[in-house]
Amino acid sequence: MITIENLTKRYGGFTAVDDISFRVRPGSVVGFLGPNGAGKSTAMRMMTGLTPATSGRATILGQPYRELHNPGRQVGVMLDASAQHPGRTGREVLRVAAISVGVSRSRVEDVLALVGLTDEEAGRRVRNYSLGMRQRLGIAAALIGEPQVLILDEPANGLDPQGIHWMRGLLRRFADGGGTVLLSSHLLHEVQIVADDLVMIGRGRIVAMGTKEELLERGGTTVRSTDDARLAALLEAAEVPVTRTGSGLVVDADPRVVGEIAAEERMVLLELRSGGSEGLEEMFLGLTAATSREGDAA
Ligand SMILES: Nc1ncnc2c1ncn2[C@@H]1O[C@H](COP(=O)(O)OP(=O)(O)OP(=O)(O)O)[C@@H](O)[C@H]1O
Repeated sequence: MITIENLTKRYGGFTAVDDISFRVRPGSVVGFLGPNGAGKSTAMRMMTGLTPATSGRATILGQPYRELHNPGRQVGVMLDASAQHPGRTGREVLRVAAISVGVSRSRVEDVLALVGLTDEEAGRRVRNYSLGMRQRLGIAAALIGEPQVLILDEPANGLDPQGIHWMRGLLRRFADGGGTVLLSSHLLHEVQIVADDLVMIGRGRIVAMGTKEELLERGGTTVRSTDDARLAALLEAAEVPVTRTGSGLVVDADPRVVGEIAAEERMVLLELRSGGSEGLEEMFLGLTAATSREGDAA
């Protein structure tokens, strides 16, 4: 549904996006992750024809975005939620969007309901919207043409925890209905729950990608016991690398190995699982630390 092949963007001597390739399958949600300045927005702008690629290509539903027959009805895009006209009401913004993509006015009320903006909120001017309301409006505008594909840049930005929960549900249902979703974030936990696959970038390059399960496995084993200090010592004595986290240990070994070492010493485990958010978070930070542009300034 979305195919990115060797996509590259250079600004003068600076390479913002460096030879990235990946696919987003129909019925799946792909999280496009990277620290600030990694090149996510630039890549999404190239995918949606807003910035020409220096080399490589991006196709959606088999075509470059600009060659799609009716892009508004095929691809829903939200790149900058604050780009909406501040003097218009939310409802007006969506009516203009409905006309431009060629859907009936009744669709405006449908998408308002879908994103949970009330009648009163829809009648307010966008300049008086909170960041979370702007995100909901941006998602409504992306959905208005009943597209098969969604490309959303940092859609969770500014949403409160309930808003993030709501958005996950919306994107999951969209993908479960056969839709294709690519969403970016600089926060792993925002996308980890909803994404099927993850593509991690740093300094314009892909540093890791795969299904969430594959990446979770690479994130090691998370274990908690009634005596983590003793367990850590036992694992280290067995030459198994251990990292202490706030809520237990992340171990660079198979869960079975960890379980067997604990069993030999009759230790009580409270938790034993492959990867886990701590492992993936550490991997994400580790993979991107070396490539974080922000790190340059520090
Ligand atoms: N028009 C441009 N001219 C020169 N450099 C640019 C231009 N647009 C983006 N860049 C640079 O390309 C790099 C990638 O920026 P981009 O906005 O794609 O990152 P991002 O991953 O979306 O980051 P963030 O999470 O901060 O939005 C940055 O260093 C940015 O300064």
